[in-house]
Amino acid sequence: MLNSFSHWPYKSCFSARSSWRRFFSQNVVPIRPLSRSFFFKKNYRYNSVPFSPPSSPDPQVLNFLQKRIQSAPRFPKPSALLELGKPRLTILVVLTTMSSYALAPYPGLSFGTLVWLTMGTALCSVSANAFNQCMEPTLDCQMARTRGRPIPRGAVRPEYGWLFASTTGILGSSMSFLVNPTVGWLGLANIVLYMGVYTPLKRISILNTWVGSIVGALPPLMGWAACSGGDLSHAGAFFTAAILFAWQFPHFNAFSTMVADDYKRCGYQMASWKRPALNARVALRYSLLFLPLSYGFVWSGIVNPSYMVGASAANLYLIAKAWQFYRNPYKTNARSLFFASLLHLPLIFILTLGSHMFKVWKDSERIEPDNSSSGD
Ligand SMILES: CC(C)=CCC/C(C)=C/CC/C(C)=C/COP(=O)(O)OP(=O)(O)O
Repeated sequence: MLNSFSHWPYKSCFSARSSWRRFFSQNVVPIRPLSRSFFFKKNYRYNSVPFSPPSSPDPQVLNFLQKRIQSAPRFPKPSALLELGKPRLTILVVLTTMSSYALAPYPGLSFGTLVWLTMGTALCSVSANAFNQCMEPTLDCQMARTRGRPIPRGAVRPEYGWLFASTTGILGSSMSFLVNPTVGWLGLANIVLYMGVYTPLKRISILNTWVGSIVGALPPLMGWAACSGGDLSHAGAFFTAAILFAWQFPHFNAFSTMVADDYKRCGYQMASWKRPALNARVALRYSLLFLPLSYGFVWSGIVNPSYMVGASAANLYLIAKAWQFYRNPYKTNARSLFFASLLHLPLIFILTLGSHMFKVWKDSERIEPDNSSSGD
């Protein structure tokens, strides 16, 4: 009895220490803090730590890729080079930029500015996408979805890819600078953000999705800045970019769940396979954000309050799909949220542009009789 009593403080100390050790090793910190092992994957628990170092590519994959690259034609076809720019994504980026240009309530829309803006944005986007593909051929060739891209399928040698990406980047940002310096800097910064931060971050941290969403949100700011002469202080600029930022979470988190196995196999650090519950929660959270963001367009005077009827219907449709996905974050619900997001964005843009044009027309009608009466 005495014996066991004399031991109890020791025992409790020991068990407290071991439970702390267990807690830390299971949840946050590697067993040897601040040692070299801190940076290695084996001491991390994926479920609790969003950071892990990129894994080195499989030698078999490297061999396969090398053979493909060696058999690539000496001079690539222009169509293969264009594919490097992800044309469908680039068209979407240009459309969001042009829509934002049309929404900005500033006088003196100019055809010349619109042409430079469109070409500048398109070339910047082509450049960013080409850099992205030049940086990831070892990963692209491991996924069914990306295996057919020009570099992994052996249609373009990486050196031509780099050359193409740099040339389009220089041309695109120069054209954007011709519109005005704000547009130029935004275009250039977006290329750097996509290739220099987002692309490497995909293999390091689940935070990549937030950075990727900033990349998607900057083109509307370019459109706005082109119309306003570089002024981004109007609340409408914020709401246009915020809509694009928020949209990417239901869209991308759902997509990422659909291809989660591929992402996991290649070592892409995606919330869809590392933290599926968080992934679905974030998709729902940003879908809900559409309600206040849409009202932001009314509040900032871009559209009339009647806009909220159509916008709320579109937003509630997306929210319903995001809620289903949140309750059951499985592939079937992810697919249905993904398609809902594909429908939702054009719907919101068409509604916003339509309501804006209607408002401009109504406002001009209200002003015109005043002008004629003052002329009399
Ligand atoms: C003006 C300008 C520079 C615009 C850039 C627009 C742009 C490139 C947007 C991309 C948005 C994005 C995060 C896509 C996913 O890339 P991903 O690498 O995850 O896609 P992947 O897996 O298909 O390669």
